[in-house]
Amino acid sequence: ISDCCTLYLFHVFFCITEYEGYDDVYGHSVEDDYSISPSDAAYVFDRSKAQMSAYMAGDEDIAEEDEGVEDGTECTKRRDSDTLGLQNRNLSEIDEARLRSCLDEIRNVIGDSVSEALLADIILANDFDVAKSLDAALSNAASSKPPSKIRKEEVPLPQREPTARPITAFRADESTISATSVLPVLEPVTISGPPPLPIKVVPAVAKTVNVTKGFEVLSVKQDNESGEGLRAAVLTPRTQSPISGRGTPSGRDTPNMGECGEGDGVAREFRSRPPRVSKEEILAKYKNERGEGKEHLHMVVIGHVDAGKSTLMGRLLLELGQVSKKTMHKYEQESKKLGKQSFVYAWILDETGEERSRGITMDVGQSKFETKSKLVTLLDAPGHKDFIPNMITGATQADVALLVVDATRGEFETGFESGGQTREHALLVRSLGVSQLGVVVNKLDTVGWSQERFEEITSKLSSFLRLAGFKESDVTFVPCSGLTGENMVVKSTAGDLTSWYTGPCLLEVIDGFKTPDRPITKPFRMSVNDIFKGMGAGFCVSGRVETGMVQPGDKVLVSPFGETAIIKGLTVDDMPILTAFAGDCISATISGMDQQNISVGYILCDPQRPIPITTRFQARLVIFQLKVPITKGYSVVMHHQSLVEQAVICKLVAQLHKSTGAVVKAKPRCLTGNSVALVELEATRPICLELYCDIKELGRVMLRVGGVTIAAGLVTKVRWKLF
Ligand SMILES: Nc1nc2c(ncn2[C@@H]2O[C@H](COP(=O)(O)OP(=O)(O)OP(=O)(O)O)[C@@H](O)[C@H]2O)c(=O)[nH]1
Repeated sequence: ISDCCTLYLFHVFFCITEYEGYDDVYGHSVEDDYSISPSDAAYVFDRSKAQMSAYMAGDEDIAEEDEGVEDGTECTKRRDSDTLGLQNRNLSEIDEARLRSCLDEIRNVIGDSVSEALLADIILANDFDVAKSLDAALSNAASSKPPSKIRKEEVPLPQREPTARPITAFRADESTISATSVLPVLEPVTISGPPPLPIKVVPAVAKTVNVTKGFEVLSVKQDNESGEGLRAAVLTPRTQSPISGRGTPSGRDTPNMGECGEGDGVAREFRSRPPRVSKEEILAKYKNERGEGKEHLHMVVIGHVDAGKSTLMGRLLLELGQVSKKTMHKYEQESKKLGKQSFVYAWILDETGEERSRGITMDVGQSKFETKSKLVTLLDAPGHKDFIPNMITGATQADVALLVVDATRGEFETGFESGGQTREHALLVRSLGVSQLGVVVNKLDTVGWSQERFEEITSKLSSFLRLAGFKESDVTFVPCSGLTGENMVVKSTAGDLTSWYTGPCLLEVIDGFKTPDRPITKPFRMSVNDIFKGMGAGFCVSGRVETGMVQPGDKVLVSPFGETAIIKGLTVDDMPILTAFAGDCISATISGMDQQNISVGYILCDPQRPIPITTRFQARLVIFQLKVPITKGYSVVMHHQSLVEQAVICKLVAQLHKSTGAVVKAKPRCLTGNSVALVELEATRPICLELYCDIKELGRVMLRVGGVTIAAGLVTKVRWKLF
């Protein structure tokens, strides 16, 4: 079955927790079937070059498992005829094939919210007409009770048990803060059963996995009581194994999983050192420096190529007075000369010559504007599938997202169907932790501001987004036209729209987003998005402060390289700041280390409480559509924040029940699409990761193969790698 279960899985997974020749055509700049770009091609796995040693070396406990495999058919993706009731339908072979094909198409859109047999009835009643059947199926799905609600009522929360092992004081002293309130301190816990997701009470027959919320630590010999042995080990790398990051060969010295825990005391003591600045001081500082101002929000704008994202945002900036008349006049003249007048507003954000001449966004465009209560940093992501890695970089910095869809007949459908970026972008931002979404039904001018079209689109998207893990209350639909500026900054007065729409305009939707909690009292972590030469001494790195705070003069550990550096200065939008807090996207001037030793994807962290470094970790994956089932040795491109690293799935720990999280099969031979599983991954080079339960922002990974996202995962165990 195609994506069918994918959406449902997402729902479950997140419950708790172009080119020339188109100048005159509005809404088109790209041929959708454009082949893979060189950048994506670089990510495509080449088996001949893969680091198979990760699981061939024989020093890991990766013995083949026969258990439960009868004839190998478990890996064959085949729809069970019984669920379709084919025996009773008397279909010819051709009709049966048509039925299956229609089913796949429809599943691509609605997921598995409607049963196979009912879908088959609908398709046959509509004489294999996919569009009609889809509408009928969507009505059916919409009228049925949303799975989230069903689960909410039926599924008790995971049972927390008393701590079986001591947990790091690091967890005990963490807390998060919103602009207005301080959240309660998290209690250290060890839980039985898969941790962060909706966990139903496990049936008597089901096995459970014990997952410890806390860091797993390698065996390590402590030099002295203060844990200097470990610190020395972490801080003085390069002696044994090169580090993840560009230009360094791979190295392996990962000890066996079984050795975890021996050095726990050392690591705990080490990680749990009291912060230099107390929690109270941090909170007071935050209140003092940020208390008065507007809340700051980072908003990424996503959607299928040519949905009108840059035009919409360019127009918004213009209407808000962020672009001078002189600049706009210049853009009008220049775009006209190039025959690209329809892209004039997009030029406000698409600043490079190549983006403007091709009429597509390639890198994330950035700008700022204010609403009544918020200061918004706008991140305009590229829509073309070739630039998904850039889109991911933009999305990792975002608190909320605007999903833009093209209402033009046929265009919405192209973006929404399998292979379109509407779906992939929505799934990606959700798996990166974005939970609030504004959906802009754009270009409604092309369909005469049709209410019917608006409702058709919102109904299809609502079902999809709900199943993708967005709560209905966190999604707002707004009809707009970026080109005409209708219903953007002020409520529309156009009769065609006001006759049926009384909701908020786009600016009100943005103003209504809630500012997420800022984990400012957790240990400092900042992921590096860019490195560049600054004005004075040293060099600059830019990125988002994920947790904690940092100030000029602070020493930071550059991980996984392991060198310490000094923060000389901090800026936000070229303006110097005294302190950077979690949630800020900053540039930091750094001295005390060689620029060559830092790469995009590295993490700057608190040297007293460093981020775990590892090559091997365990993750709980939601697996999307797959062409080839995952087996041991399956090679993937892993995205973690801005890091892109080759990795191998080296152990299939268990296949989990999609809803309950209970183990349905331990050590499966393979994993098919649309499933949930616990796996171990081995990165080619050491990387920095956090457990999802400790620091969500750094505990998520995304796996891609051949330019397609195949899975999203939460880190459940990390093996510290020592150097
Ligand atoms: N009729 C109409 N055309 C629009 C509207 N918004 C954008 N367009 C046209 O759609 C085309 C693509 O617009 P862009 O803003 O470049 O689209 P995009 O989503 O930013 O494209 P990428 O970033 O490359 O994915 C341009 O020709 C715009 O003029 C609209 O509201 N109505």
